Amino acid sequence: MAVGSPHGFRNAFRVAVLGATTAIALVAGLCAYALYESHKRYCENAEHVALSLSQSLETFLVSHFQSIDLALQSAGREFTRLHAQGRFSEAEFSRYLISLRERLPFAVSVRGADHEGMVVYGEQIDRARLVSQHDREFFQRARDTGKLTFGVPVISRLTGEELFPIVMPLRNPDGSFAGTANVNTSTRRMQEVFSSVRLGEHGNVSLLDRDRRLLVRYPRLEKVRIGTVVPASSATSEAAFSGGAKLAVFSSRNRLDNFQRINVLRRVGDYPIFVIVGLAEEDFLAPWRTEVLVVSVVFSVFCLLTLMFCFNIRRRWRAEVALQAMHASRAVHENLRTLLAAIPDSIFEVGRHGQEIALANERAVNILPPDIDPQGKHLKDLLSPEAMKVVLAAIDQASVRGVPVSTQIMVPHKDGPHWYELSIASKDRDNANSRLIVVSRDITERKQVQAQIEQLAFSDLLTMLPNRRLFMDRLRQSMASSQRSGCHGAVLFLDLDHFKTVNDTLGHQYGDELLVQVASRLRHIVREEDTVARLGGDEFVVILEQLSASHEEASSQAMVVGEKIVSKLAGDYDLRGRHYTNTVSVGVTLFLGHELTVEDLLKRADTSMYQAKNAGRNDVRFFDPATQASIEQRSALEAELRHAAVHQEFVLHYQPQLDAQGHCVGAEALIRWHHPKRGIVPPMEFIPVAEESGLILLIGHWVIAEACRRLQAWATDPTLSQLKIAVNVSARQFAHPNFVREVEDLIAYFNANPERLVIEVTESMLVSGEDCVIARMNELRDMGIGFALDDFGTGYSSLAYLKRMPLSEIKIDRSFTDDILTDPYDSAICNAILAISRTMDLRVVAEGIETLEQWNSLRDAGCHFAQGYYFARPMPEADFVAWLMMRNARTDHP
Ligand SMILES: Nc1nc2c(ncn2[C@@H]2O[C@H](COP(=O)(O)O[C@H]3[C@@H](O)[C@H](n4cnc5c(=O)[nH]c(N)nc54)O[C@@H]3COP(=O)(O)O)[C@@H](O)[C@H]2O)c(=O)[nH]1
Repeated sequence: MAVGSPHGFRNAFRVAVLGATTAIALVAGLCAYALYESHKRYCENAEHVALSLSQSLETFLVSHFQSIDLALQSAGREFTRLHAQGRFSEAEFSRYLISLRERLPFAVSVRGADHEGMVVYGEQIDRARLVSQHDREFFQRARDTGKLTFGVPVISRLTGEELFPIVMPLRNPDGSFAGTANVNTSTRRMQEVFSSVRLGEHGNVSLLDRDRRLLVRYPRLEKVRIGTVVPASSATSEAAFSGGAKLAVFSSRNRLDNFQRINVLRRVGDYPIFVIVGLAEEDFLAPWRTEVLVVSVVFSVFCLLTLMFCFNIRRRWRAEVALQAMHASRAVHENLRTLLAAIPDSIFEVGRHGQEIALANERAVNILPPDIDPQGKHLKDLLSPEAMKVVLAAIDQASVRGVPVSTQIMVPHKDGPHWYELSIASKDRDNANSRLIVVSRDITERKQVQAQIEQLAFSDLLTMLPNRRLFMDRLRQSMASSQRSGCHGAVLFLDLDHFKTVNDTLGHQYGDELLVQVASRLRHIVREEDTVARLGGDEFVVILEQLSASHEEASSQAMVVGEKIVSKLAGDYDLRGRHYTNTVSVGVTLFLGHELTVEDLLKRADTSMYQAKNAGRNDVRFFDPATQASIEQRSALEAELRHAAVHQEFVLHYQPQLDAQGHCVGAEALIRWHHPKRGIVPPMEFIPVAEESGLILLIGHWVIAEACRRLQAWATDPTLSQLKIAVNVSARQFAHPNFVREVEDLIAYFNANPERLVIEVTESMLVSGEDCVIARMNELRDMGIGFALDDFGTGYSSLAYLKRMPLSEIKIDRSFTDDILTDPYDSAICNAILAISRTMDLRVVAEGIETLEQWNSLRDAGCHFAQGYYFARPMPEADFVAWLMMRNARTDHP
């Protein structure tokens, strides 16, 4: 980061402050350490000086006291000797004492006293005016101890001078006390000696005796009397006084002059006298104090310079910050201006009541007419009362809650209504008169898209009709409206007939096209206010509203619409160039208010639609509870059938097919359902359900597989190997794109002979895509598989189909066989079929032969093959084989 940036400066300032603080602390530490060391040195030095001075003084004093001691000892000896020799005279002894004084430079006088203390010996003794020292403490102590005594200085009664007496007791030759000899030293002279020592201005020297009585002090303190007991200043000094130590160094503060001193106490030789040299800190630390002062000044200057340095950086940083803030503020302002200009929304300010509009960006206020300058105007003069109400409510909320509030308003424009989303925020929440910022966005397009999305959500995308969701909603509304008005409504449920076949055979795009066309027609059939919806697949519903209050009338009104729908939707459609004929089944149910739920209503309409389907399709049916029950039954059957398909509850029964000579040439495989509860269920009860539900694909596959398995099993048995098996295939199964592949795979898998397999087809298969069906038949025929046309004569029986389909045989339907003996028409039809098949070289199998007469009649007419109860009913495979064995064993078979 550049130092020139505010960040850079701020960091530099921080570093400087840190560095300065560290430097100051370091220098302070160094100074303190230096001063401490210096202080220690000065103290040690002072101690050395004091030691040395005390040493000198001790030397001096020892010498002085020894001189006096020796002089006094010799005076004592002279006194005793003179008395012993009988030569003693006061004059003689006085002269001797005077002679001693000359040997003692510091002695002021040498005198003597008799045993009563009268000073009678020494110089200048005036017998007329003798003084006594009997009351003096030093006299008494010398007398009592008999030893050399150092007295407390006293004022001389002879000279008036302060004298320090050192006293020796005098003894008679018999040893008795005879008086004292005194050497008196002038305290003044001693002070002069002490003053010669370099003690400094506030240093001192004191002389104390063993009892800590002050004997001499320099300098003299008026407040302190000579002879005062000086308190022990320290343990070391106390030890010295009590006789242990000869030397003590201690520091103490003198309570009288209040000076702190380093003291050295020494005992003067072996005498009970102590000299104390005290050097005052005031003196010996004076240079140190100067040093402290100098160091302090230097340190202060250093600190000052350092702080100035830091402040300089700080000042520069602040200046830089201010400069950059100014630049930033300018940039922000510029950005904001650009931003506001770039925002497609209108941004403006208003007062709490919508007054004094002020533009924030250069855009016109989009909610206002473009030809009006809104600056300074009031919103209420420019907006509709409804929009104003919405805006004021949002302003109030934004002001009270202090958070931006969004709202939407609609403003009429020349090109239609425009929608605006307003986001309103108070500039200063706490201020009741605060103005508000309004951001206004044109959301018309969004609204339109939203509407489209909603429409898509509620529409069926193929037909653009309302979807199931919207239908349910509309139905609820219709029921509510019916509840209010007392009028009936109706739900019509439509299902296109055979729509699945269109999808399966033509393809989904054709199916879709059909649905679109049906939807279009349907919309035109009903009134504008009625609802047409697609529920899904080919199911449509119509809600009819405002029918009669009378049930009968409403029924006939609904019936009219239902029939109109059936007739208008039925008929021809052009599906992308392909022609298709459509029919529709319609179920109708009425409703009045909320008697039934929406779901129940729909169920009823659906049920009645199935009723219409069951009645042959292309019809209208009203809801009937019996139909409902049968539909429920059917749906239960479907569920069971699904279970059966998965759990293989099916079995094939075989009905023999015989030739004119009565030989069995094959069998028709007919499915049976081994229902776990109902026993054997015939195909007519479940095949239609299987076809509608699509389960026929699964079941049909199983049938062909089972037939192939049988062919494979029979192939090795000479009795059975020549037999053909005919299987029934439903139109839906055959139309499945994989059908051919599946058959091929099954034949290959079971290694079945395809020439032994016959597929029974019906004419109805061709309805939904003749070309495709025929192409598939050809593919299968090419594999060797034969085709029988089942139920011939019951349908269209188009001869053109016969020509195009690769058939190997035709089956005459049971309905013709039944009455061949009694009904000349049926007989004629049978003859015609036989004639055609002869022409086209097709085998003919007569179905449903129940009597010998029927068979004889048909055989005589040229029919080659027969099948029917007369010969045998459909039976399980084992029974069939047994039947065949038995029949082959007989020679009298028909
Ligand atoms: N898609 C499939 N359809 C099948 C399959 N198996 C059977 N079916 C179809 O079911 C229909 C009814 O069959 P079913 O009940 O088995 O009846 C068959 C015969 O039992 C019956 N028949 C035969 N001879 C007589 C007789 O002398 N009298 C009499 N009253 N009925 C007789 O006819 C039915 C066979 O008809 P058809 O198929 O037309 O040859 C039926 O339509 C079957 O097609 C299957 O596996 N798949």
